[in-house]
Amino acid sequence: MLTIAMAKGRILKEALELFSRAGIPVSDSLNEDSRKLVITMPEAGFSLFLAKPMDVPTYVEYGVADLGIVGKDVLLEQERDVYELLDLRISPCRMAVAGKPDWRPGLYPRVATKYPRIAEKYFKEKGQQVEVILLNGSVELAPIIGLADRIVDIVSTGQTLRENGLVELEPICTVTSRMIANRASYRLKSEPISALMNALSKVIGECVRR
Ligand SMILES: Nc1ncnc2c1ncn2[C@@H]1O[C@H](COP(=O)(O)OP(=O)(O)OP(=O)(O)O)[C@@H](O)[C@H]1O
Ligand SMILES: O=P(O)(O)OC[C@H]1O[C@H](OP(=O)(O)OP(=O)(O)O)[C@H](O)[C@@H]1O
Repeated sequence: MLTIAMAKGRILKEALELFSRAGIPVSDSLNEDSRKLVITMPEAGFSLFLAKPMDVPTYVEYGVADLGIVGKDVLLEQERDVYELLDLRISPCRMAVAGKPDWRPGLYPRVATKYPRIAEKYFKEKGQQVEVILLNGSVELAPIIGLADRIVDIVSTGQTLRENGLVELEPICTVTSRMIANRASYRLKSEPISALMNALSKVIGECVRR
């Protein structure tokens, strides 16, 4: 039996749809009101651990989960020692720098973000010195109320930026959800992992990366 650490929230919903399309029988005990965190699916051959997105790579690196499903944004931020097996092409969005439309570069600008590593790396590569301030959500507040000059955050429809009078200034990267694997599990449980990858890649229309 495989164990899969699954990012709760929007990724879970889209991943379950993908499993269904691939003919994998998903449990109906997974309804929206449930507070259950471990969902066993014997017919599918795995158990799901429902985790905070930022924690998924940790469970997989430590081997308590064989596999994980999580956004590329989290993988870039966490830099955990795991294999990235497959782009599931679900929950697409992008990472960008945003701010007020009249933003002008200052001496030592502040950047607010849930993604400090991604932000540090991005500005370092551009040779720009910035102070990165970690926030845990509602990051768009920071430029409005004067905590930061710019933000680094996820943009999907652009609605949150628009409704808060902000604009996208620079794209950083595109983001989709990925299947990741623990390094030892990938060797020791190669058969069930390959079977799952093959079933999913058929419906994603992409070959499994080896
Ligand atoms: N509009 C979006 N906003 C945020 N994340 C998105 C969006 N679209 C797709 N994603 C993907 O979904 C993941 C986050 O899912 P979700 O928003 O459910 O969790 P979260 O709110 O970041 O988690 P937490 O509960 O830790 O605050 C991101 O890591 C990203 O890969
Ligand atoms: O471009 P949009 O479609 O508006 O989506 C982007 C917004 O969605 C996410 O926030 P989330 O809902 O996860 O809440 P958070 O601010 O608490 O992270 C993200 O951090 C942006 O704020």
